[in-house]
Amino acid sequence: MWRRVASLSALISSTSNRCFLDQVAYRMSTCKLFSSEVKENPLTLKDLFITFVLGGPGSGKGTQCAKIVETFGYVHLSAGELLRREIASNSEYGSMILNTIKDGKIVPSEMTVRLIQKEMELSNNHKFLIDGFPRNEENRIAFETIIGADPDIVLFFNCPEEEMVKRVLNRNQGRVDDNIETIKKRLQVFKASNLLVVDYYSDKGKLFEIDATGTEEEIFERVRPVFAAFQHDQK
Ligand SMILES: Nc1ncnc2c1ncn2[C@@H]1O[C@H](COP(=O)(O)OP(=O)(O)OP(=O)(O)O)[C@@H](O)[C@H]1O
Ligand SMILES: Nc1ccn([C@@H]2O[C@H](COP(=O)(O)O)[C@@H](O)[C@H]2O)c(=O)n1
Ligand SMILES: [Mg+2]
Repeated sequence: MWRRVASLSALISSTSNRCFLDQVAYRMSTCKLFSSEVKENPLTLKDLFITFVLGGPGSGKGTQCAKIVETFGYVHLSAGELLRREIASNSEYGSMILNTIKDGKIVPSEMTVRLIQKEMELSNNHKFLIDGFPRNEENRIAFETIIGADPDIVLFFNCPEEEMVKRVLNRNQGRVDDNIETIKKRLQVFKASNLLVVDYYSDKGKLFEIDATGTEEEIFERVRPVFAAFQHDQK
């Protein structure tokens, strides 16, 4: 289905062939000052290593991100979690976000991108896992426009629908969207919108598709080599 998914061997050969200076030149060409705030050592876009983490509801994105953070020292930003925090903070947008989440739909992109941007600017790290984002083309374009950056790589956790439903219904974290009615809507949105974005990054050769079945540990052993291969690529 994902015709142009980058394989690990393609990744290794492309990273070893790609000259460091080419990468710097590419990043400089897309570079804007990351923050308008005056900091002593402001991060610029060329310093960042951005990974988008995609997959259906319950495919295990959050679980695997925790392992990547522990092993490779990334900052984990879950778009859904940032939106839930916004609701909990009694923001003026809280009820709109809550209703959207209950309905399994996608919150207007500028809101989500601004929340991600704020967290990135507050961080002293430069390696980010952006989990559950972009969920649709509007999300993707808003990130490119507001942040002025593209992801370096994109992970896609591919999991059978039945298994995703089982995992979500067993999650037990009190989420308003972990019920069968909302899960059905989220799965529809996933198929109608998220997969277009997956295809987009596949066509760009940035996609790493991970089989998200099996135990958490088995899945992480499929994820590990992707990040291990990129360790030397990061500033
Ligand atoms: N490989 C696995 N096998 C069984 N259960 C798993 C596995 N990985 C994660 N889980 C469990 O499945 C549930 C969903 O996982 P997780 O929250 O990581 O998914 P997610 O992709 O972040 O979902 P969402 O998009 O809804 O936030 C959690 O309760 C988690 O503990
Ligand atoms: N880019 C995003 C991400 C999430 N949402 C909304 O939050 C819900 C939960 O997201 P999880 O990643 O934690 O599953 C999701 O169903 C959306 O309603 C969003 O709007 N935009
Ligand atoms: Mg999650």
